[in-house]
Amino acid sequence: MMCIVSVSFHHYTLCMQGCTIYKQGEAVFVGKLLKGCDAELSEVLREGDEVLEVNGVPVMGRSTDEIVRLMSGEAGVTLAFTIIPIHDDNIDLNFEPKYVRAHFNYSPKTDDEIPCQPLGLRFEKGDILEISNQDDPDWWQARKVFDDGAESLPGLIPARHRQQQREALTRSYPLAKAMEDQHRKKKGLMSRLSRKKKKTVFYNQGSNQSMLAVGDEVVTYEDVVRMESSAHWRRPIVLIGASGVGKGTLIRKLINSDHTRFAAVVQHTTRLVHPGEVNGHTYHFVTREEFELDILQERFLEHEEVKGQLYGTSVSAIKKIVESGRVPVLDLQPQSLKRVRYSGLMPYVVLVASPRLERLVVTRRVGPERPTRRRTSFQFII
Ligand SMILES: Nc1ncnc2c1ncn2[C@@H]1O[C@H](COP(=O)(O)OP(=O)(O)OP(=O)(O)O)[C@@H](O)[C@H]1O
Repeated sequence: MMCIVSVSFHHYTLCMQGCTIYKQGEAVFVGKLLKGCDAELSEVLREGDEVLEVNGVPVMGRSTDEIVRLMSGEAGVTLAFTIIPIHDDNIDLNFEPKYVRAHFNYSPKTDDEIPCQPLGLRFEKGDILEISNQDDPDWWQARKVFDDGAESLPGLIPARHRQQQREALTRSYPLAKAMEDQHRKKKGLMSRLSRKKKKTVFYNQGSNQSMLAVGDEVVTYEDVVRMESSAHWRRPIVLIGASGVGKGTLIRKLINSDHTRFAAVVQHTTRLVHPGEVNGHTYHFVTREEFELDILQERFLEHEEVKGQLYGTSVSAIKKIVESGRVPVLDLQPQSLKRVRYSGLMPYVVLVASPRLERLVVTRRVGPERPTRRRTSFQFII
């Protein structure tokens, strides 16, 4: 089916009003459409549509430059495209944008590999990017979003795996160069020993492995969640620090200072209820099956088994306190910080550092419950 569509263009900062074209032989097709640009907002052009005419002028057989000129004009101009729409039943209309924090600086101007430089999005380390399209394995579409709700025009950025490969290559360059130098030296020696050289193809597994290892560790984009700002949201306070440094003591003091403002997080456990204990107050008492199901569904920030019974701190228990308008205060193991970072809870994390050994010995030694502590037993806290 052939059809004529009209598109009004307003922005002229991106090449071809936010879309690229590509040619297959003589035929011309719509390439990338950047989310939010006029070409995309018009909802009449789609990636892969074949373009036959622009404003009645046939484009088949014309050079890309000529077609770009045909598609340029003054702001507010309406262009008529004659197209053969692409058949694509797999378009995901429910695509939810994803958010990442960039861990590197990127400038399309210095990137020779980007398919269309003016369409590139410049960003800096720390910027938050909203990813609107990941169909292309090498180039994502994204826009910068700012704290005040403002956003940049969309553009192309290197996909995660592509950037990881680049950085892995850069980082392992000294290693790769050393190996190449070694190889050259060997080759020189061989050529001196024998004039009849054999052509050799090198598959250097060692350097490949090292590059992959580096690539796996390279953080390029960190997934982040968008939090709707709310005056009622209470950010939890998470204390971390060595065992015995005083986290529990600080938490108790803080909560006792104002029960209407701070609250302890009630843990889940599989142990039996002791006399006088109230479910949901001392602990959330659950069966082992329920606890294990919660582990599988990743509902715990952390959990452990003590004397055959399970204990865990759940995200829902923390959210319950937040919803009551109070600030949850809890301590976590350092290895749980990654999980809490991606939980959407946005906690303040406080490291409780140990005082000097002399001070620990004096302050922690006396008291009825610890009369015999040795100096060496404090060493591990520091
Ligand atoms: N500032 C302090 N001065 C003197 N004693 C303290 C101080 N802070 C904590 N303590 C004592 O040190 C001991 C350990 O404190 P606490 O249980 O709060 O540590 P913790 O970091 O929560 O340990 P864990 O992670 O093992 O539960 C307790 O006996 C507590 O009374």
